[in-house]
Amino acid sequence: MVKSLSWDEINCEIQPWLKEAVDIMGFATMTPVQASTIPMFSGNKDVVVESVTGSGKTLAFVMPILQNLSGGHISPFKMKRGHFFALIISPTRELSNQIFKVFNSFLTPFPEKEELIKCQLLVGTGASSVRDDLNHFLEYTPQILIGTPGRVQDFLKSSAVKTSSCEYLVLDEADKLLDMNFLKEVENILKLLPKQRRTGLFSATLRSAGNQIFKAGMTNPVKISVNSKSRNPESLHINYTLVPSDIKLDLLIHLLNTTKFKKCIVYLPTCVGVTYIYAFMKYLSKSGVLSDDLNVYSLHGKLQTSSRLKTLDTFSGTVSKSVLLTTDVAARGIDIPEIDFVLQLDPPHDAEVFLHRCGRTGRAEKEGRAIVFLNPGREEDYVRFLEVKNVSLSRVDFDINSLGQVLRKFRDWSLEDRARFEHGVKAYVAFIRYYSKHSAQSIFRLQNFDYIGVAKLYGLVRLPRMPEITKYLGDRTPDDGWLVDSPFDLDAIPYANKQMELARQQKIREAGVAADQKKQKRNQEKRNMAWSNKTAAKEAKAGRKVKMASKRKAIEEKIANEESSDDSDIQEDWKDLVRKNKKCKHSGEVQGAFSDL
Ligand SMILES: Nc1ncnc2c1ncn2[C@@H]1O[C@H](COP(=O)(O)OP(=O)(O)OP(=O)(O)O)[C@@H](O)[C@H]1O
Repeated sequence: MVKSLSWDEINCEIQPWLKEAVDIMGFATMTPVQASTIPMFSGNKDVVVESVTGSGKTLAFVMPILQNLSGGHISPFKMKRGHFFALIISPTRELSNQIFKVFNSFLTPFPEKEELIKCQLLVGTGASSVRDDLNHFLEYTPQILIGTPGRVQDFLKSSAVKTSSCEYLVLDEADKLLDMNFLKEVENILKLLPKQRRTGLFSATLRSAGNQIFKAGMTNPVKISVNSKSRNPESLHINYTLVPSDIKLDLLIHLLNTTKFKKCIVYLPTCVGVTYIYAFMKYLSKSGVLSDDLNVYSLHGKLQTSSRLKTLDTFSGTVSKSVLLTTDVAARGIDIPEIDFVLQLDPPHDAEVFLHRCGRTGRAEKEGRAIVFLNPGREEDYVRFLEVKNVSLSRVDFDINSLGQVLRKFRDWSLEDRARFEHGVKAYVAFIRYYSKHSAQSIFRLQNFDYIGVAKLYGLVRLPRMPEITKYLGDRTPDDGWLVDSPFDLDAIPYANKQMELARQQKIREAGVAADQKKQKRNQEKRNMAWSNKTAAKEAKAGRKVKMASKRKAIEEKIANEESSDDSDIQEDWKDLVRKNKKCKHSGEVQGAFSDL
């Protein structure tokens, strides 16, 4: 338990209305990261802040901005037309929206302040364009802008927006914003902002950004690191369990039915996986297999922004027991206090994301539990891999021997409708592609991937034709790829949608006619061909066959060579990581540019 610090003990001036606001929110004391950051960031310091998930970093930048805006020595309430005072960037629309709400939760109890201090959200939605954002900005004259990198960049490029009064820049989840996905946009934004400003970088995993943090253009930043021994909060209990791929869905349903929790997040690897499993869980709810008092929601990056925000709002607001199936789009920053259970069907690509996913629970000293499912065998090494990164997990076992019924139901459900069946194949293929991009490739290797178990997990009856399967499964592929005892005609699976089924039948008929015609033509040509030509055609065919065989052999050899060299690199990386960590532990220092500050 960390020592509580009263707001009166804070080492800087705080406007009385801000103290009243935190009082109204029920925050009697400051969290350690707030106690250390607010005085620095309210003054003239750039800050680089790393502190565990759920430790209150948002208030640590919201309060300094409001303090300075509302009566500090710097700025009047009202900005000149086209100017703004503070810019907060976050990687997702959900998180930007959440930060926007935190600002408003300070202002709403004070109507007189609410009229003077205004915030605007800048995120891409289908409903509004950058032009709409600009019109609103010029009319509403907000001093605080909060948004995602792409939209903010487009907005700032307009000549109607003047950046010279921007005093504050905050990069929330800064390591994510400075990685290669967002870096270009963030750099473009930085070029548009004045150099004389305060910059704050915030994240629970900032050290992973390494040298990149210096790209944020800070002068003499103060490093604030409020991590406990471990890199996750003490109130967060992280477990792993070993479960074969084809039992994962059964175990998931079993845990949702039998565990006591208020709200749970289930992380799945891909958007298509979320939509597929969500549809099946809705069916399980209807058919009584999943407790009917459990509300099921889904959220992923391919949904419209408005629907994403609405789902998150409903999930946050409901008082009923609920579960949200999602991808990493909801891994960082999302703050829903009632979440007390987090399940991961597979570990994420990145160990840092693992911490963020788990960190959706066990926030603000509330107890929370996270469980990650690992395949027995090689994936157990992930536990040691995380230990090296100061994240400790303890093992938990469930009686999985009696499970398996859900899997059978899943397959039957999938085969009822061709659309579902195709959805399953897509989800499987997407998962293999996802798996191949793991950063810990020495553990998560396509060579050891459970192709058959995962295919069963996605309700497949036959392995799809994929280069990965041909290459890595080879002889181990079941007969013709069938995963069921009695193979059947896959063409016989109908679409539930009548029109789609009619169109499919039509296509089958047309393909049949075309094939017949082609066959007839070929036979006719053969009959008409001179004897000498026939021999020449046969020889040419044999020649082509030999050429193809030698080409295939060369490609296979090349792949094999590349693979063995890749592997040793990865092994080297892994050994390096262990070596570096040991060295750092001895010298008491932590590696990375963040710690060099
Ligand atoms: N002083 C405080 N006392 C009690 N609760 C607080 C205090 N400050 C913030 N909180 C609450 O703590 C929770 C977590 O805060 P916040 O979302 O800012 O965490 P974070 O450190 O940004 O987490 P993450 O790294 O996951 O984004 C929120 O529900 C917030 O309302």
